[in-house]
Amino acid sequence: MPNPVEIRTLAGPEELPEWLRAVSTGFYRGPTVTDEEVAVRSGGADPARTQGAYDGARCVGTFRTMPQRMTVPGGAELPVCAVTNVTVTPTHRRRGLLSGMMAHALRAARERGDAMASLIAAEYPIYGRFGFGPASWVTEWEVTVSRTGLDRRYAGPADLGDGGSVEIVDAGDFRRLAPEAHERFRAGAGRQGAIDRTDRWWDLQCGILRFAEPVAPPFHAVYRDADGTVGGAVTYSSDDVWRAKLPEQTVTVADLFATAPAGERALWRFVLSMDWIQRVRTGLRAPDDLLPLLLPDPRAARTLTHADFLWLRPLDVPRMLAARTYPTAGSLVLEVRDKDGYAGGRYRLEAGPEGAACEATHEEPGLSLDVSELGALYLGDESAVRLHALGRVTEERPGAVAEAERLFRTARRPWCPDSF
Ligand SMILES: CC(=O)SCCNC(=O)CCNC(=O)[C@H](O)C(C)(C)COP(=O)(O)OP(=O)(O)OC[C@H]1O[C@@H](n2cnc3c(N)ncnc32)[C@H](O)[C@@H]1OP(=O)(O)O
Repeated sequence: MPNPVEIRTLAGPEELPEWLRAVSTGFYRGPTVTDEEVAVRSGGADPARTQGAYDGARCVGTFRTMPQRMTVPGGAELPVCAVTNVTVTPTHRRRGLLSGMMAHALRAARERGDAMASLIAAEYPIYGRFGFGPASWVTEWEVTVSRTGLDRRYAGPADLGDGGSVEIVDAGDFRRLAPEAHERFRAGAGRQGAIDRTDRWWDLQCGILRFAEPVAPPFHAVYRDADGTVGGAVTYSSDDVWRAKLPEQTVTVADLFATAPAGERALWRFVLSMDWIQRVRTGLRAPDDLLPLLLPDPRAARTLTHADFLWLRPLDVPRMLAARTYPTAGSLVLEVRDKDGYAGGRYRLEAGPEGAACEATHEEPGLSLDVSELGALYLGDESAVRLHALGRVTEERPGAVAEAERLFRTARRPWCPDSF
């Protein structure tokens, strides 16, 4: 008979070293953590929102949440409970430890008033049972620069044609300039899925905080529009591969965002125009990123990865549905099933391009669906028609699926640029 395992919130920061050792074990990073790692990683964890599963004194399960602000279609933002550092030590798996920690976290999130919970799923089959649905997808491309058809005589940052410019800046200037541009980026109407970046996020990105010594620090550049306002930023690194005196370098983009398409085009153009660089890896982008079609030959961008990324778990349906905007006016009654009891019920949505209202109702539903399917539909990526074809939403009134399709889909696909 295995020992009983106790799931509890950490008493305080003094419990973080043992808890971080368990995270390291669960993620196969190593059986121990150094004092330096503990010092850096502890900074991200609020003990009051950190759970451990304890077999005696040994931590064998970990689960942490943090506050997150997420942009929804139309540009408003909602408070979200972001789930991270989920591990169960291999000796203690499939005994319900994740289920126990998830139940505590979702209850706390509902009580706090968070509209949804979010996570990046390590494996697809884990989180659907807890009411999460895949809400945004990502694509990573590798561009073979010589095949793009781009004019290699491009003269560099001053040659963008829109009065804008790209400037390579050091980490200190980037830390000062990029966060404010990112706040404007994520407040855009078509930025659904983008999340806020904390000071700690920027400190890690700029090497002010580090988990380990980098092989080579990354480069940072900003785009300035004709007025000099910073309207985008890129962080990238290069390897140093030569074969028989020929450069074979690959640039990897860690982050690239812009508040407007001109900046986005300029930053891609900059990254693709450097001497020596044979290939550019884009990092995980929205599947409808501008990049491939910026190239005279889009086939120069080969897809390396296409996968689900951000998963959402609705907790407060009226708040979620009223916060976003919709492409057209319309109304829909949804019957939402939630076996865990946080978000289930019947809701009437009055939707429109300028805003929406949503409240509980006793009217007959047009559509019934599981809470995880609502998570998948919410940011506009998933299709109600497709879910209906798969048998995952039920049309209770003729025409309701087509109405949901019209209302929920967005012109541009959602994108969460950050892993967490
Ligand atoms: C947001 C993030 O942090 S993502 C990172 C997730 N962590 C990892 O992938 C690290 C490696 N894996 C692990 O640490 C563990 O296996 C976990 C955390 C995924 C699962 O923890 P467990 O305590 O074993 O899960 P638990 O026992 O509560 O399982 C509940 C149900 O989910 C199922 N399940 C759990 N993990 C998986 C999986 N990886 N694939 C498929 N099903 C799974 C179980 O079979 C069980 O199903 P059942 O109720 O029908 O029997």
